[in-house]
Amino acid sequence: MSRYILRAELAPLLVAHFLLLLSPTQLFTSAPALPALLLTAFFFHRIIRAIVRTFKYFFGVRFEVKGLENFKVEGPAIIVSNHQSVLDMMGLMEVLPDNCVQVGKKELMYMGSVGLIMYLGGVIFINRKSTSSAKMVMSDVAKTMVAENVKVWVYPEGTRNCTGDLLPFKKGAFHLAVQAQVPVIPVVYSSFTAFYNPKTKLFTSGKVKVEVLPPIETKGLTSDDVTDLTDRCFSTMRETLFRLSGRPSVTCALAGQKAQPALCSLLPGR
Ligand SMILES: CCCCCCCCCCCCCC(=O)SCCNC(=O)CCNC(=O)[C@H](O)C(C)(C)COP(=O)(O)OP(=O)(O)OC[C@H]1O[C@@H](n2cnc3c(N)ncnc32)[C@H](O)[C@@H]1OP(=O)(O)O
Ligand SMILES: CCCCCCCC/C=C\CCCCCCCC(=O)OC[C@@H](O)COP(=O)(O)O
Repeated sequence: MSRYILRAELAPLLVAHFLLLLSPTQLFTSAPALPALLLTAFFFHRIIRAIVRTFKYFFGVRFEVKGLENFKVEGPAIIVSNHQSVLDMMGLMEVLPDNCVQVGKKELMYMGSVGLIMYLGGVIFINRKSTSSAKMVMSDVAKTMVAENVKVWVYPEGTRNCTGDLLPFKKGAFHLAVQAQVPVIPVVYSSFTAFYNPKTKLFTSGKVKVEVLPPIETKGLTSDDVTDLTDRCFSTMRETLFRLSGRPSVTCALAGQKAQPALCSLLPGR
């Protein structure tokens, strides 16, 4: 069991946290339930995954998933996906493999009970305001994920983006993959724009197409190859995003471009 996932053994903390929110009478009457609740420590990930998977029924969101077999790589891997909104948490849990933790901004840890759930679930918190500390955390992860056979899920855009396109990718995930010499598995969610737009307060029921793409190997790559790896991954994911979202292909505009931010600014709709 990994050092990250081991945090679930602290799940009784979560239970105590909820009990402390109850009145003394409720606390007394709920005390016999404590041993049962302690069992959550052993099934923590599965319980949270199962609970979050039910949210789609309340929100009227359907997921159509393809390529789950691509997660079946031996050993650890870096999973990268597009990040549109908090609704991604439903999409995450829909496909989340076992022994997989996410990289998140450290502010999420202070979101009360949800922050505690994330902490117990093994989320790797980084300080986006300090590049050096984020890099230090990530290089520590490069060592431990291999030693403990953990997959790490990173949102390489680094922030939510609900424009129907991708933001230029930050390179942390790809440095991590090269340092750990593990494959990168891209996951793409189709655009939510048809049914969700926070600016116009649009939120109706809708369908999200999800595709887990084949792993991209990094064996033998060095830090000099990170930019190329990032660009390749970006192009593949952008092409897939457009295909899944029913937008025209971007291949002709991509031809010959190397650096993805420049590439982004050349493309229509940016
Ligand atoms: C089941 C129970 C579970 C419960 C809960 C589950 C839900 C949880 C859900 C959680 C949802 C959470 C959702 C969320 O919270 S999403 C927000 C948090 N996630 C991220 O930000 C991840 C993506 N960000 C990055 O990868 C950034 O690059 C970082 C943060 C690392 C630095 O960003 P920053 O903006 O500060 O700098 P920069 O990107 O301009 O890079 C500067 C330079 O450094 C180089 N560099 C970068 N990295 C490394 C490295 N490792 N080793 C060596 N070098 C590295 C890089 O190449 C560049 O150099 P050059 O190329 O220009 O020369
Ligand atoms: C026993 C109780 C059961 C309750 C079950 C509830 C389980 C919920 C657990 C985990 C879900 C985590 C939800 C919150 C995650 C929020 C992720 C998010 O979208 O953060 C924003 C961040 O990416 C980027 O921030 P910015 O766009 O830069 O600002």
